[in-house]
Amino acid sequence: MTRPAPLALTMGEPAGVGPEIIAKAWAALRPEGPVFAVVGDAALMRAQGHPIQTIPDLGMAEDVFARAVPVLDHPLPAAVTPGRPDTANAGAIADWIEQAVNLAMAGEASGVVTAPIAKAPLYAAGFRFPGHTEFIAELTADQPFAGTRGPVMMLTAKDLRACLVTIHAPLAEVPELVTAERVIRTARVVHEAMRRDFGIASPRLALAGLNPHAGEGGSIGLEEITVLAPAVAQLRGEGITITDPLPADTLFHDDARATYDAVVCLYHDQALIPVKTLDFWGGVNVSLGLPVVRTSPDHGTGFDIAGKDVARADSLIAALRLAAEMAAARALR
Ligand SMILES: NC(=O)c1ccc[n+]([C@@H]2O[C@H](COP(=O)([O-])OP(=O)(O)OC[C@H]3O[C@@H](n4cnc5c(N)ncnc54)[C@H](O)[C@@H]3O)[C@@H](O)[C@H]2O)c1
Ligand SMILES: N[C@H](C(=O)O)[C@H](O)COP(=O)(O)O
Repeated sequence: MTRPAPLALTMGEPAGVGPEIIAKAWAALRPEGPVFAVVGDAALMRAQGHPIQTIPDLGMAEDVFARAVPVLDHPLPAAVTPGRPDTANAGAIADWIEQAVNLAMAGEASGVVTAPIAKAPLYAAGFRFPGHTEFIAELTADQPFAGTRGPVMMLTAKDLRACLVTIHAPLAEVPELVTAERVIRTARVVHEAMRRDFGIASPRLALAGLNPHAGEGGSIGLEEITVLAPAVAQLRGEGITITDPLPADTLFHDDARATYDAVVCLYHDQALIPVKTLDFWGGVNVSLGLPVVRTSPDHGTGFDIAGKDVARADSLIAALRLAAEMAAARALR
């Protein structure tokens, strides 16, 4: 049986916790894998005292992984001060993501895992995407993909998979953005991803309502009646198992979570608060509906603790393991 290709792990914001959690993840995964190679700045990892070895290509990753962190070296232009991002490095950070995605599209990497980036400094340097999710969707737009194309952001922790109809939208804009078309496309992507990436043959989807008490029959808002119900009818007509729009406040307790495989949420915090509350340290951010597997830790750059060697690698380890599992599920199809 051929061994899976290594994962490509981007370093993320170099002034954040990325370099140190990468070293900690490697120490934890070194015995059993999954094997990964870092796309980033080797000198920075070395300067922080992490055991690294540069490699010319991913083919060398497995041999090196047993004794050091394999690094595909793409040096930064500007010096790094932990906790203080420099917009001069924004281009390199974006290039690392592109390099990793290209390796996955070429089949040299089995998937992409991205250490956290900080959005504000990238935006200041002209980065025109809301985050990794949309950037990777753009990078893979011309890559063949059988099924409904995303991207759909999913956060997962323990038995909860929470998927987003809208992502980094101001709350005031959410009601207008939650259209039947967006709900239908999101649910199609989620349904197909549960089958393709998670091996769930007959996915059960739940749908969160927008308003308190899911609109209380129209007395606390009409979106459940005018937008969500027609979307549900269309999806059920396509054979997708999905609930009526349900009150979000009773969707996430233990017994409720047992009734579905994934929940479609309508806005960022409706999905991320329960996931990060359930297991902040083990949560994983997953991009669904793309030609490449991509996961990321559920946390950010941790500028307040970067460089202090206190950052936990749990979420990155979970992201690496989940990416390997998803890649294996895809390889079986
Ligand atoms: N996957 C990603 O790329 C990703 C995810 C979330 C946020 N972000 C970005 O990160 C930046 C900072 O975001 P934020 O401050 O909202 O969230 P954050 O997750 O960076 O920090 C929130 C709190 O959690 C702590 N924390 C974070 N990671 C930790 C770890 N591994 N170990 C121990 N403690 C940890 C931090 O010290 C901080 O107190 C923003 O620019 C945001 O957009 C990126
Ligand atoms: N909302 C995401 C989270 O909290 O994990 C985060 O902003 C990352 O988004 P991208 O993966 O699109 O960069």
